[in-house]
Amino acid sequence: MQTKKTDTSKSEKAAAMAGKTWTILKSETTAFVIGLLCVIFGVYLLLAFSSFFFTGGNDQSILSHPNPSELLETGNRIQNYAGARGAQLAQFLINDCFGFSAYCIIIFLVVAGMKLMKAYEFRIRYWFLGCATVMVWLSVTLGFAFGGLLENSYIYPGGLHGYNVSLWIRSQIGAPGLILVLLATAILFGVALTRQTMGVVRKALHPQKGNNAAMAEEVTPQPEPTYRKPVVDEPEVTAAEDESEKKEKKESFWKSWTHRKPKQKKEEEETPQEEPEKAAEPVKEEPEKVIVKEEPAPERVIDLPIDTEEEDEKKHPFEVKPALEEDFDKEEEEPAFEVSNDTKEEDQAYRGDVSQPYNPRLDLEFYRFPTLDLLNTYQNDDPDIDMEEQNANKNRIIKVLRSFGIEISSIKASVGPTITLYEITPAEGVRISKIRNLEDDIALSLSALGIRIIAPIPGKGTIGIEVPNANPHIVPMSSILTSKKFQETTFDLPVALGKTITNEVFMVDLAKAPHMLVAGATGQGKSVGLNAIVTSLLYKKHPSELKFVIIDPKKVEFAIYAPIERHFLAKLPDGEDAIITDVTKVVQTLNSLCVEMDNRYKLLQNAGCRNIKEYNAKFINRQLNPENGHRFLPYIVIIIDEFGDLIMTAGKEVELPICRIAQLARAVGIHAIIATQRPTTNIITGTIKANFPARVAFRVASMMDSRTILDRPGAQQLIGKGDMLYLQGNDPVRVQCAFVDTPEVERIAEFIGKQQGYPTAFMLPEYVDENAEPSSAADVDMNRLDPLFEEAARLVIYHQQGSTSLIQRKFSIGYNRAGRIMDQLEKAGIVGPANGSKARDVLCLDENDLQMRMSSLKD
Ligand SMILES: Nc1ncnc2c1ncn2[C@@H]1O[C@H](COP(=O)(O)OP(=O)(O)OP(=O)(O)O)[C@@H](O)[C@H]1O
Repeated sequence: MQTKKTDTSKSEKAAAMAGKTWTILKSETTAFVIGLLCVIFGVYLLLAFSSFFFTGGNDQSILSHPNPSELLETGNRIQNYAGARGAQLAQFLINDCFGFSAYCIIIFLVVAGMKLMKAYEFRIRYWFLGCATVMVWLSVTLGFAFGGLLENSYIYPGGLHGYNVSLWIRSQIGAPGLILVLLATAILFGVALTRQTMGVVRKALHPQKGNNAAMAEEVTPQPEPTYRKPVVDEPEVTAAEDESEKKEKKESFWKSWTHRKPKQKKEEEETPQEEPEKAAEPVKEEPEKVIVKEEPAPERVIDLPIDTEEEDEKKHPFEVKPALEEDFDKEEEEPAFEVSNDTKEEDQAYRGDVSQPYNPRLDLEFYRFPTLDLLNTYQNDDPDIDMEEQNANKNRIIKVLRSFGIEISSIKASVGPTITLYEITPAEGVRISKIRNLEDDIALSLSALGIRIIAPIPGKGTIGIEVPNANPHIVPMSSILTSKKFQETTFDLPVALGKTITNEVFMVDLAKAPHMLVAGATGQGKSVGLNAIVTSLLYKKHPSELKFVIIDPKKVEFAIYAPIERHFLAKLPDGEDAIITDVTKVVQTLNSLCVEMDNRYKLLQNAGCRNIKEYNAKFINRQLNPENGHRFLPYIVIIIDEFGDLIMTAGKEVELPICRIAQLARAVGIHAIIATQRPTTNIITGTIKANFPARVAFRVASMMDSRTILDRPGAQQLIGKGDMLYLQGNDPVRVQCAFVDTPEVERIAEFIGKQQGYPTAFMLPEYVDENAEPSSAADVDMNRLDPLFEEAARLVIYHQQGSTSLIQRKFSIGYNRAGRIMDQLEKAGIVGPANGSKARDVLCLDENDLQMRMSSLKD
């Protein structure tokens, strides 16, 4: 009896405790805290997932042979931004479970968290069902779509779940059956989401019926989301409708919008509306982020057999390869520049002859692009692979690695023009970090010049060893320019640099780069590289679309481009040579380019355009009035060779305008390429580096130089003769620069130079140096009279007014030049000395008087 009593009191106590706990759990504070944790966890997962796409390759190798104690260590080499746990979660949820659709988990966590925190009202059941359905469906779809296509990637777009489920369904009902199942489930889900889906399906099956059905549905007063809000004074209300009916109708309408109230629960279940739709949206977009490389690179890849080891390389069913262009097309951040959208009134109103768009090429309409036969062709363009050499290298690599206790499971060689990349998959249990630590020893043991170890190859769990070929082959410029990739490029400023290690043509869009830094010790291929850049642009651009400003302190390298002055070169109004070799002229030219940049910005602002492309498109469509100063803007590419010499002699005077241009000029189509032999930090300063995101490194003398140019070692190990590393973004790409010889460039320049050109080179605006000493009539050089001198003299005599601004206006020249002409007029005795703010006196009376003075000047 006593025991029974004790038992009862115990169970009562337990019940009371449970009730208390339940109350606490149900309390608002607890819900808020749990909600907050859900949101925070969601954000953490987002970080882990997103980082996984960049760091997963590296982390996978560590996670696939887990050593729990190592993971707990601080130096665990995990690169995921969310740490080791984040990497594990991402690896598990993305690869081992649902692929990209694992993002649905994040969406649901955030939604649930928001709901618990009472920040937003969500119908959590629908979100759960919606997210779960989309996640499973998308995972299977991606598993099916990418299962066979992508191999050897570390990302499984549909996850193992998607892949296995799709495989199983396929085995049961075949691929067409699986497609039908996926289609049917998508439609069913759509119908559950909104009844409008039915209309869409009907319309797809029978367009006419679909319309009718939709119309019929519209007249039926149902609480559909598409139902239009009834207007109070709607005339259709018939007399037969009594007040209660009206009320019911209004209520049913509002129920469809305010479906969160409990009394509308039933209706909600019938018509799950826009919220689950929102849930589906982000995940539906996922596959678009995956870029499947349709045309594999023309790799010359050999799988080299390993005698002693069994190939146990796991064949990954998926591969997510970023297309090459994608890497280099990345939009750089726009410089801070504000352009208001308020197009000037006169421009808005302006509509030229719209039927006939402006053709910038019309001035030189018979211009012929350089032909490919101007370039040299070489016999051994695509040479055979020397299997003996390949096998010898393979055996050496295996032997060296084995001597360090590293076993490998497979080795693959990609034979490039000058380098072969051996891609090694380490045997199970070998950590990549171990190989990385032994990098120097391995390089020493392989002891060939130019060995570079990439551990791991970015995006893969493998290690790369680059070994120079015994018989390197040059990459002729002709082979690049004739390639389909170059011929069909849509880049604005296509720069063909050469071929990658996998024999793929390597191209960059300079318009997006947007400025390039080239470095390399003397004789390593810098000048050839610059010529390759110029040549590829010359083969693609019309003289009206592109101008070069060439700065060549060495005075010899670029003289070969002199013949194209009236087609492609830009210079200062009073500049004699278009190829600038004099340091003072360099400073003036760079400042003048800054003026051009400012002028262009003003034009863009007046036109309400954000960049040169939009602006030129508007101009071509005759939406911009040339009378308001608008003109077609060619791209300007500034090439500066021996930048180091310039900085040494002119210092800040050169650095400041360069930095200004680099910071701002991208949007207005001005791009700079600077080259130096000495990539030291006093030449390539922090500001320069920050503003030149694209870097080209030929072989440099030391590791320090490599660090200065690429922020990492590597360029000191290149083999020279055009072997280079191109960096834009994260990882450098090894490229064999295309070879274009001086006679080839000469032939191209001559071909262009012989054709009809513009009357002069492209005139850059005049730059007025505010700090320069005003010239006095005493030091005016009368032996170098301005070409406009005589005409200006006639003008002032005709107007009897010695005004600089008059000359400036009438001849559309800068103040500086007009001032110089006025000084010459004064020295010739045609006008009197400066007269304060008033115009000068004109001392010459008429034309005859002028003729006499002119003939005495010429004597
Ligand atoms: N892409 C290439 N392919 C094959 N050989 C090349 C390549 N680039 C350069 N070379 C070889 O290297 C030599 C030197 O190249 P280049 O004149 O471009 O060097 P550089 O770096 O400009 O030297 P410097 O700074 O002294 O002018 C060339 O004459 C050529 O023989």
